Amino acid sequence: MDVAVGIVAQRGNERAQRLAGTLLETLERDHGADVVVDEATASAAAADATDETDDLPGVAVEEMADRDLVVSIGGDGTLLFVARAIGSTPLVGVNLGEVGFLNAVDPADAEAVVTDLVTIIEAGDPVPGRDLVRLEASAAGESWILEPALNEVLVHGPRRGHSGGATIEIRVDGTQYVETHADGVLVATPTGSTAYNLSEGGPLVHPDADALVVTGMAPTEPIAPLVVDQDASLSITVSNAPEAFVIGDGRNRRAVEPPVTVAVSTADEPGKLVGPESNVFEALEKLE
Ligand SMILES: NC(=O)c1ccc[n+]([C@@H]2O[C@H](COP(=O)([O-])OP(=O)(O)OC[C@H]3O[C@@H](n4cnc5c(N)ncnc54)[C@H](O)[C@@H]3O)[C@@H](O)[C@H]2O)c1
Ligand SMILES: Nc1ncnc2c1ncn2[C@@H]1O[C@H](COP(=O)(O)OP(=O)(O)OP(=O)(O)O)[C@@H](O)[C@H]1O
Repeated sequence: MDVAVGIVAQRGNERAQRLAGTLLETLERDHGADVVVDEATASAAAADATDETDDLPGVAVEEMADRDLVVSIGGDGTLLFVARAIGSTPLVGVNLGEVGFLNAVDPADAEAVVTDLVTIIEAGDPVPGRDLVRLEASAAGESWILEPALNEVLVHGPRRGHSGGATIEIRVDGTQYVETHADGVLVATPTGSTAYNLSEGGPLVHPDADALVVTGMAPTEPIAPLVVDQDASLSITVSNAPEAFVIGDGRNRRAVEPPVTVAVSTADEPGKLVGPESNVFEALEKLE
């Protein structure tokens, strides 16, 4: 079978775009793979006629959801952006970013890793990888459901900082944990525990732990970060503020009108990261 691959390179990053072109050429030549790149990369290549990535077939990232494999080349932000668009499609991240927690593959190894994955898919063998739990959120009385998030869902008042908070009540399976004034609260997955959660004083959650963590953001009375089961039903009520926001992975944002109760739970479909696994402890050293 012809393996269908999508490649997304970080917008504006020439090195990522060049690597996308090289990968496309190798996969087409050596595997007869059917390869497309994202529209921004295709336009950048077309604009630079002397570039080896001239005339790449470009599609919207959302259209890569039916591919056998999608490769993200960039930093964590680029991988989160791709993951949002493709749902549970197998995704591998090549790290050209500053931190690169989610991107386990060094650019020097990208060709070898991606061709190995394509060979495995061609053979119909199980692709090595991990399911990553994702979070979704909805607000009582509203019809939207926040697109699943790999890192965290944040619920906060009008803005961060002085006089920007709200009264926040957190309930777990219907039982009140705490009610206090705070900038907001975040619910993080193990994947997201190294991101915003960590800077708000939340704990690291090992990737193998089936847990979620609930961390207060600048509460007036300290809230102990709470570890809950991934099946827990979490509800966060925001009141005493003119407006509030529900935000997934820093990008998907919904405005809500307090008083409002936001339910956060795990999504049915996990994200699927394939290829080698990042060493979280090594990656943490980059943050210091
Ligand atoms: N104060 C903070 O620590 C802070 C602030 C904003 C966003 N973030 C994180 O960035 C993510 C993306 O938001 P954005 O697109 O607005 O910002 P962004 O893409 O600019 O990312 C912000 C930083 O968070 C890092 N990051 C992202 N996911 C990570 C993870 N799982 N583990 C460790 N570091 C990670 C990125 O490498 C980057 O350095 C959010 O999900 C949030 O967790 C963190
Ligand atoms: N190919 C692309 N097409 C469209 N938008 C893109 C593309 N690549 C990145 N983006 C946008 O840029 C954002 C991520 O870029 P960002 O500058 O945060 O870089 P990053 O991947 O986190 O790397 P770094 O670690 O260098 O910051 C995504 O959320 C998305 O909005």
